[in-house]
Amino acid sequence: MPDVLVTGADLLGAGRADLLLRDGRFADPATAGPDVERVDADGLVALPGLVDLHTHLREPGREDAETVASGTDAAARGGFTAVLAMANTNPVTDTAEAAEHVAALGRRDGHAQVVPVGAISKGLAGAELAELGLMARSSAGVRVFSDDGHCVTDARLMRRALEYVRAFDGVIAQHAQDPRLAGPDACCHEGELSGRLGLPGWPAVAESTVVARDVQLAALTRSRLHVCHVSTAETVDVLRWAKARGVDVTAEVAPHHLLLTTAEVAGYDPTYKVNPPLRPDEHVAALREALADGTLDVVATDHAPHARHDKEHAFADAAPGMLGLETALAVVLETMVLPGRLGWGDVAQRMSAVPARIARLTGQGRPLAVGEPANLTLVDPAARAVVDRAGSASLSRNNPWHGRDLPDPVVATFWAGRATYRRA
Ligand SMILES: NC(=O)N[C@@H](CC(=O)O)C(=O)O
Ligand SMILES: [Zn+2]
Ligand SMILES: [Zn+2]
Repeated sequence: MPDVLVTGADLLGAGRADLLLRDGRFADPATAGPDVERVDADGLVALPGLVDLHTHLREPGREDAETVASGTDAAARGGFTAVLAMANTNPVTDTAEAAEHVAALGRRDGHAQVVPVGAISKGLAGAELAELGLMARSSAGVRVFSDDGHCVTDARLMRRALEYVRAFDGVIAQHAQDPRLAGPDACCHEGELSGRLGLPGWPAVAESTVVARDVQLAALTRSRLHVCHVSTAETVDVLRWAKARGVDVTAEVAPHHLLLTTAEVAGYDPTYKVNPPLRPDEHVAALREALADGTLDVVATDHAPHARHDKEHAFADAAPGMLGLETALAVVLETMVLPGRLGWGDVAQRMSAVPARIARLTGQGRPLAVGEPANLTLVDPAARAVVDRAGSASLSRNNPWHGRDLPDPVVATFWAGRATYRRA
C-alpha cells in the first residue's frame, strides 16, 4: 500500500494542514518520500471517518435487498469507515456464532468496518434474553445490543438486559414504540393527515412513553441506554429530563427525521414509509435544536434497504424503511451546517467520535493526529447535485432523496489508510 499525502485540507474546519497516511495510520507529513501518492485537498474539509450506529445490511438472509459488500460500498461513498450492523437479519444475530459470522463477512467483503449488533432477545421475540454475555466475549466483541425493528416492551426483560450488559460495558439500544399505542399497522404520524388519508396512526406518545420508562430503568440499574431514531419533541423533553439527572443515556436522530415531514406521505408513495414515521414541522424543528445542543448525541442513518417486491405496495402494506448511508452527511450539511447550527467539529463529534465511543470502538472516531488510525473523509462543502437513486451502490432503490437537489459533499473516504471511495 503506497503512502498517501493529503495536502491543504482544512482539518475539522479548524485550520489547514497536510496529512500523511502510512501503513494504516497518520504519520508525520515531513517524512513523506518522493514517490508518495498526492491528493490535493485544497478547499476540502477533513473529517475523521464517519461511524454509523444504525445500519441494516440484510446479510445473511436478504441478499437481494443488500449485502455486506453493497451496503458497505454505500457506506464508503457516504464517508463512513464503520457501520454497526443491526441484528434483524435471517438468522437473527442472537448468538456468538451469528455475531462472529457477520464480523467475518465484514472482514471478507467490507468496504468499511462491520461491527455486529447483538439481539437483546432470542429471535427478537421479546420473551427471553439472548446470549448477551457469549456475544460480548466472542471474537466479535459485541457491545451494542438491540431488538431494532421491535420494541422491548416487557419492562422486566428490559431491566434484566440493562443489568446484564453492565458487566462488560455494553449498551442497550431501544427501538421505542409501544405496540399498544402504535401497533404493527401504524404507519403515519397520528394527526389530521392520518385521519384524512385513512392511514393507521402512530402517535408521538408511543415513542416518548417507552423512553420515559427506559431512562428510569437505566437510572435504577446504573446502566447504559441508547435510544434509536428519536422522532418526536416529547422524546427530546424526556431525554433532557434524564440527562439533567445524570442518567447514562444517549440518543440518535436519523437524517430523514431532520428534513422530511409528514407532508411527504400525502401522495401515498411507500418510499416515505418508515418506522418511526415522518413527523410534522414542529417535531423536525425540535430535533434540529436537540441535535445542535447535544440532547441528541449522534446522527445515525437507519439505512433500511428493501427489495422492490417488499416496497412497491399500497402504503399500508409496504415494508417500512429508507436508504440513508450515501446521503446522511448531505442532509446534515443542509439542515445543520449550512444554516449555522453545527460546525465541522460538531459534525465530527456527532457522526464519528461519539458513535464510536457509544459502541466502544477503539480504532474509529479518533482525532486526525499522528499515530492515530488513518480513517478519513474528505468533504467539499460547496458541491451540490440532484440525487439519482439509479446511481446508488445499494442493491435497493427506496431512496427518499431521489430527484432532490442536495449537497454532494463526500470526495474521498480512507479506511485504515486505504481509499474505499474516490470521486471520479
Ligand atoms: N426503520 C424502519 O422502518 N425499518 C427498519 C427497522 C427499524 O429500524 O425499526 C428495517 O429493518 O427495515
Ligand atoms: Zn427501529
Ligand atoms: Zn433500524
